[in-house]
Amino acid sequence: MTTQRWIGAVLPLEDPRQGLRVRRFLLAALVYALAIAMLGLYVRQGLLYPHEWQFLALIIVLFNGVIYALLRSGRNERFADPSLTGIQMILVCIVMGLTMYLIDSGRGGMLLVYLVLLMFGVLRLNPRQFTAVGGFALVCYASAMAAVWQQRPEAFNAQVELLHLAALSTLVPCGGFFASHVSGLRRQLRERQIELQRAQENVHDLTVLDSLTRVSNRSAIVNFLEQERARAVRLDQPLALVLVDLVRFKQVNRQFGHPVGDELLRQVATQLRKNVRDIDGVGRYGGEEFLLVLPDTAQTDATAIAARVKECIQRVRAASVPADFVVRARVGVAMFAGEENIWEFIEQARSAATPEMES
Ligand SMILES: Nc1nc2c(ncn2[C@@H]2O[C@H](COP(=O)(O)OP(=O)(O)OP(=O)(O)O)[C@@H](O)[C@H]2O)c(=O)[nH]1
Repeated sequence: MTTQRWIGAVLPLEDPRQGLRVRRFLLAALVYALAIAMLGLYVRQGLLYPHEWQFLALIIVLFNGVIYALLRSGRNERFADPSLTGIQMILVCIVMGLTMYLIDSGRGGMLLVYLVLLMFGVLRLNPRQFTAVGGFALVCYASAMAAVWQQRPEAFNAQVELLHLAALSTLVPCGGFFASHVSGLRRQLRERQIELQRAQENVHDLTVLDSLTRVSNRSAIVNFLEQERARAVRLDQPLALVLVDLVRFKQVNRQFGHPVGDELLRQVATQLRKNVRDIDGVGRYGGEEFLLVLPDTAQTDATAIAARVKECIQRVRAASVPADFVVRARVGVAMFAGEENIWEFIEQARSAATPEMES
């Protein structure tokens, strides 16, 4: 097996978010391994029985095995928090309580290792959740000590244990503070991501949309026509092209002013978009010239659309334009014959927009 395949077997490389969760889990598992090794030292020092060490190691392996299986199988996605941080923190508290109960002294050293594991919670939990987990850690520790005090008083040093408990209690609000800071950073990062996404969408709009009419710009509609031409050839489907040219638009501008001309162009574009399907392309090919690219459309349908479009354009109105003023358009329909390139195709549509078709 190559290194890449080994890594792929352990980490879900195909999903970066899952990969990050598993990586974080593996880091925590490493600290657990350290805890097992340290507990081995306790056995050597006679502070823990070998069978108790085996029991703790088994519990740790079991808990981590379950978490890893959940993460690796993707079942973690069914949980409210798919990173399973809260569950992992609760397991740390339980393992910590058990360990503290079983070892006879030197609990401070092991406490440090478990605190490192609890610190992982700072990365994912919000301050409230972290405080709840910290509170649970305190309860586990205090319960373990109460049990030692009752059952093996000789292994209980009240002064030291109170100091441990005090240290643990200090750490909970500190961890809560860090958790709040980290969750603030996470929120900021999310907001920046959303802003970045919006900016990317704007850039995309700027490159493909006509800024005045918000339909496709010239290069986008030409690209679309190219693609649809290729598809029509490949699938042997009909492809219709409608060219809409506003008549005497120069005069409209001169008579009512450029801003009114702009408004009329915007409204014409809106009418064009309304009259075709979502899969059809609508684009501004020139100043007052539009193209409708109609994939998989027969001639009769294309002609009907052209007639409808022409009628709708006549109904376009703008403020400060007399009510009896009618916007007129020449509309030409061309059907793709299978051989011509897109420029020839567009010319066919333009030629079809003959003066006698003027409305
Ligand atoms: N208001 C406005 N006018 C535009 C825009 N782009 C092009 N035009 C105008 O459209 C007019 C096009 O003029 P021509 O190509 O002579 O076309 P026409 O006046 O419609 O004449 P025919 O097509 O022959 O009927 C010009 O006056 C352009 O200034 C625009 O974005 N806004």
